[in-house]
Formats: sequence, structure tokens, C-alpha cells
Amino acid sequence: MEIATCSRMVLCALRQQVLRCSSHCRTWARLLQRQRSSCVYSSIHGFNQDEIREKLQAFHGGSIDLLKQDSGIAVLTINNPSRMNAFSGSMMIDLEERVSQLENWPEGKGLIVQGAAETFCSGSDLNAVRAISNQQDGMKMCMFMQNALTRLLRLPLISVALVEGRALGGGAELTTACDFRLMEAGSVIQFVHKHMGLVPGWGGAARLVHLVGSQNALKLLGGAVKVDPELGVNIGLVDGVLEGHQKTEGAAPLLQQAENWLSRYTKGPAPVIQAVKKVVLSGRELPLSEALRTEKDIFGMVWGAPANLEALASKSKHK
Ligand SMILES: CCCC(=O)SCCNC(=O)CCNC(=O)[C@H](O)C(C)(C)COP(=O)(O)OP(=O)(O)OC[C@H]1O[C@@H](n2cnc3c(N)ncnc32)[C@H](O)[C@@H]1OP(=O)(O)O
Repeated sequence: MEIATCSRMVLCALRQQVLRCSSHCRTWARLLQRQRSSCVYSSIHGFNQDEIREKLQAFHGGSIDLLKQDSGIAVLTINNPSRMNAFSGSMMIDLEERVSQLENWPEGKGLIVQGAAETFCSGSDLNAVRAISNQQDGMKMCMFMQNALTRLLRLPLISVALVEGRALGGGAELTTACDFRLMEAGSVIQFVHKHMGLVPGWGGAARLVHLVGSQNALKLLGGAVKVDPELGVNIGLVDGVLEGHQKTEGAAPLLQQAENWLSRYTKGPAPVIQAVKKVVLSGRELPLSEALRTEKDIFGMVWGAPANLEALASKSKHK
């Protein structure tokens, strides 16, 4: 082949590669933009993030701890044991910051949300609740937490709430902001809001209806029903029951059991696992036509990408 022809071909291939890269970049930018706009409330809804952050900061105690592991599975721990892991104001801010860190984790594939010291979370800290019991502050806190939990659910990671002990009130709502829920034998999820003269405000009711249907949601909220693992599995709220390691001899630690459970869904390259979550998320949240267009965009990002080319080269059989 002539040198001129050969270099023309190389140039052509390079140009195609550049076009392909810039198209990928545009797709990424569009998806990232969508991800950033995954907040429900912004200034157009009269929401002032800085103002409510300042207010929440005054109610301190506890922390939300994030451990990113080499396996691509992170562990988020609600840590306020002296108050049964109730959410102080500063923990709400922590949560939002941890979610931001997870949004920017290219190697991430999975997330386990757990409580410290053998219980999940007893909802919002009643001391903070009393201090901001006026209408305006309550609305601001509600919008802040809806934003944070919506972003948590929309992370491009497959997430699971590991419920040990009790998940009450806002704690029960938090479990619905994960893709899956695992319960330890003997644990309880309870939307106690009615007993507090409330309804869920962190987005828990809307998500619950999606998870278990409106009939079951009405029963759980209207009756403030204690959901044990058996009931949880029966109504489709709970995806697996773990052996209590302290009660069952030889059982692995709960976190280990949860990691094993999750790892069957997170096995594989991060871009592929993230793409899986994104297509399901768009199917779950968007009208069909928009979901289909988003699926096309995400498909375009994995098609011809390294994992796809490797799989094609290996001539794998799916037996
Ligand atoms: C939109 C959000 C709506 C909401 O989340 S509203 C809040 C809903 N949650 C609640 O009402 C939970 C109230 N707490 C309880 O029912 C019980 O404390 C609970 C969790 C069943 C545990 O009972 P016990 O095992 O008997 O332990 P205990 O009552 O002695 O609690 C140990 C210490 O933890 C504290 N605690 C538990 N839940 C809390 C909360 N949400 N806010 C603030 N403090 C809370 C409790 O006051 C106690 O503290 P202390 O030892 O008396 O200083």
C-alpha cells in the first residue's frame, strides 16, 4: 500500500476516534449534568442551601462516616450510638457531603448503608426536631433531606441498606433511599411518623409507594406497622434476611454477609456496573420515551468500550 494511502487511513481512523471521544465527552457531560440536577429543590423553589446548612450545623453530635474500599464497595455508617444513631443537624450536612464524594468516585460500584453499634437509625434527633419545630425551618430541613436522599438513591452505585436493630421514622425513610434492603433476623423497620403526629418528609412515602404499592404503603404508614424481615420480604420491601451473627453460631459478621450478597451484582468493571444502575434508574424515574433516549446514551458509552471489546475478543459463552 502507498505511504500516502496508508497515512490517509491512519488520519481517518484518528479523526473517527477523536469524534467518538468528543461524542462520549458530550454524553458524559449531559449525564453528569442530569446527575447534578438530581436535586429536587433549588433556588427556584425558594430553597437556600447555605441558609439551612447554617441552621442545621448548630445541632451537632454524631457523624456520617464513609469508607471507600478497593473492591469498589463503599460503606456509609450512621454513627451516633448514644442516640440510637438519630440524625443530628450536622449529620444531615455530613450525609450530603458524603453523597457528593460518592458522586465523584469513578471506581465505585456498590454502597452499603449501615448504622453503628448494632442498630440502624432512630430517625431525626428529637432534640433538633424540637428546636426547629416551626413551619419554615421544618420545610427547609425537609427539602434539604429530600435533596440528599434523592441524590443518594440516584448514585451510579448499587446500594443496599443493612438493617440491624431498628430503623425508625427517618431511619425507615433512609432505607427506601437505597436500591435494596437487607434485614438481620430480629430487626424492625417502622414508619413511626403517625405516632409523632407526622407523615414522612424525607421522601420516604413516595419511595415506599414505588417499592410496595399504595395498598401496602397505606397499611405501613397508617398502622405504623412494625415490619419484621418476614413481612418485609412478603410485601417486597426487603430483599434478603441475614443471620444474626451473635445469635447464630458460625454466622459471618453482618457487614461481611451484606458485602457477599451485594458482590454478585457488583462483579465486573465499574463503568459497566454504573451503566447498569443508570439504565435501571432512568427506567424507574423517567417517562418511557425519555428513558429510552437515556438508555441509548448510556448504551453508547459502553458499546465499543474496553469491557465490551475484551468480551468480544474472548468469545465467551454464556452457559
Ligand atoms: C421526618 C423525620 C421524622 C422522624 O424521624 S421523627 C423521630 C422518630 N424516631 C423516634 O421517635 C425514636 C424515639 N426513640 C425511641 O423510640 C427509643 O429510644 C428507641 C429507639 C426504640 C430505643 O429504645 P431503648 O432501646 O429503650 O433505648 P432508649 O430509649 O433508652 O434510647 C437510648 C438513648 O437514645 C436516645 N434516642 C433514641 N432515639 C432518639 C431520637 N430519635 N432522637 C434523640 N434521641 C434519641 C434516647 O433518648 C436515649 O437517650 P438517653 O440515654 O436518655 O440520654
